[in-house]
Amino acid sequence: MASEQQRLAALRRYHILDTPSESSFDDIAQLAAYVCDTPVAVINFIDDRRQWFKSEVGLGVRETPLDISICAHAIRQEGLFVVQDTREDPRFAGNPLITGEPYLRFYAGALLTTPEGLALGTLCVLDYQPRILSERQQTLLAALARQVMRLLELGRTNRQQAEMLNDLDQTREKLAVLAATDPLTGLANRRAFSALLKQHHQQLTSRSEPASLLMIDIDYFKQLNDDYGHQVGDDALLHFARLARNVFRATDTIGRWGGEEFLVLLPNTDADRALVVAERLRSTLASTPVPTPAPQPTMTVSIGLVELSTTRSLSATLKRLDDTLYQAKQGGRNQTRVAI
Ligand SMILES: Nc1nc2c(ncn2[C@@H]2O[C@H](COP(=O)(O)OP(=O)(O)OP(=O)(O)O)[C@@H](O)[C@H]2O)c(=O)[nH]1
Repeated sequence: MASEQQRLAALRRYHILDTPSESSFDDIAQLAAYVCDTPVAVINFIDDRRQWFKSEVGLGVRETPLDISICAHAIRQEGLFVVQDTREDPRFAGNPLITGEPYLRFYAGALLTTPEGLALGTLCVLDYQPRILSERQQTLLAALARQVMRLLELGRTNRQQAEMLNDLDQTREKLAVLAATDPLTGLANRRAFSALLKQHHQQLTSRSEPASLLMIDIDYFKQLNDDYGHQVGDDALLHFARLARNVFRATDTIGRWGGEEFLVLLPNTDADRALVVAERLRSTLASTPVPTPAPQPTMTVSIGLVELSTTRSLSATLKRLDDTLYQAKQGGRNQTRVAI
């Protein structure tokens, strides 16, 4: 025998309590009243302290306390619960719904039973005078109660499907982010950056604003790896990414182009302004040691800078940028060179 806690937990899983009226449930309540020829019909769920009505015909309330609930008795037994005359039944003698308004005299409730056999409530019909239900009416009332449960199951399935679709969307979004992200630094990876750069370059003609591109390469990174180990090398790359994120604006995109080479797209920025930002990054890096266990190495970067132009193809732009970076390396590193 299932416990009351199990029954209430099952009821909660349907998320039906305190939901608004729904015509599909109202139709069943109407049908129950019609089939049984009663003025009152209710789709009723027995909560922990109240009975709550998903749908009601002829009663005018949506819930009542549990201690005056006839349905609370109905769900404690098997099959249809019929009280032909409530005044004759000592269990309901003092019930205010019977002794006072609305003076209920007849009750018949068909159980709303889950597939696991837990009774959540009833589909019940009531009258203001004693009466009996025919076999046929009893059969139909039970059939309508099963339809209420089908609606509940349908609602639950729909909710589960919606949750699954939502999970799927979130997973898809996470995968899209992962596919576009460099796993070590969390920056845009080469593929994502290339796509963005291509798109931005294509839109240059329709934009009146300038845009600049930086190619940043860590100096003597092989030496740093050799001297301090690969792990410190990785820490240095992370350190670079963190500082770069602070220096550039949120509208700028930083991408890891290769091992220790990075590209930054600065929309709405001409070469003069881009140079100021590039130099800020360069000097910040040179004065901020990599936060690893001592000894903490300091690293420098060489930077090439080019302003995007509608008259220069993307590949030509990247070639020019690469050449400019090479000049910065040749010129002694730890410096920014602007393509002319
Ligand atoms: N720790 C670490 N090292 C990397 C990673 N990717 C590339 N590298 C290393 O970066 C180094 C790049 O070396 P080089 O291309 O010779 O450049 P460099 O030593 O920085 O010399 P210059 O650019 O001329 O100043 C190589 O030793 C790579 O193994 C990485 O993800 N983690």
